[in-house]
Amino acid sequence: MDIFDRLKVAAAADWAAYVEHDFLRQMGDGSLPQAAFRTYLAQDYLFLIQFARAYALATYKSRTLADMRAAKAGLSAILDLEMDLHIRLCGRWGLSPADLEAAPEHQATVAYTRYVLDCGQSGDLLDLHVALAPCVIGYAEIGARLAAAIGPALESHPYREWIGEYAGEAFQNVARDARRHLDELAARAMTERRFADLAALFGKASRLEADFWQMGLDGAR
Ligand SMILES: Cc1ncc(CO)c(N)n1
Repeated sequence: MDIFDRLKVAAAADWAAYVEHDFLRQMGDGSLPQAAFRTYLAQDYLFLIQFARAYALATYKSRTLADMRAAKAGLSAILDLEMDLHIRLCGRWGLSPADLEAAPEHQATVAYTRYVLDCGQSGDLLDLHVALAPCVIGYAEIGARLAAAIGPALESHPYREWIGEYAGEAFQNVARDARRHLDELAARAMTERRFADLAALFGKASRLEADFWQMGLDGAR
């Protein structure tokens, strides 16, 4: 078991609340109201701006070039890959990148992003990467699972672009590298005494991910 699997097992209930959230069930069967998806995606753009800062913080907290390169890969995945999806989809609804940036942050966005930034500021690089793990590695898992469950019907699925982005090769590769890096970092920096604290941190980040889906659902009410 790598460290990511160990964290998932240790925080199993929080992890399940995140990856089996109603938002994803509805997205998978296509019944997710578009208003929920729009609320989610516009907030996710603001979320990604803060996560880009978290990866910049990871660069700062790095003492080796290998750690800096891993942080740079995370930053680049956000700025050069993920955000294109948000800009393209939101653009169709008449929202420019400037509109998206100017929108107020929802509490769920503030809570999750500032929690992760604080983990990085008050802790070390391993704390920060554990706080980031449900995000990049989690979305790759969610995307792959949805794509596999939908199969060839994905071609005409209402959420095919979002699912295709996270199930796609580029994002899967970023997540695979992030997972490998997390494992190396844990091998270097983790003591067994520390594991419970990291698992608590991972569980909290997973709960904040679940709250983020819920914010989307509540936006459609
Ligand atoms: C809330 C959230 N978690 C994870 C990701 C994956 O980067 C994302 N875009 N948004």
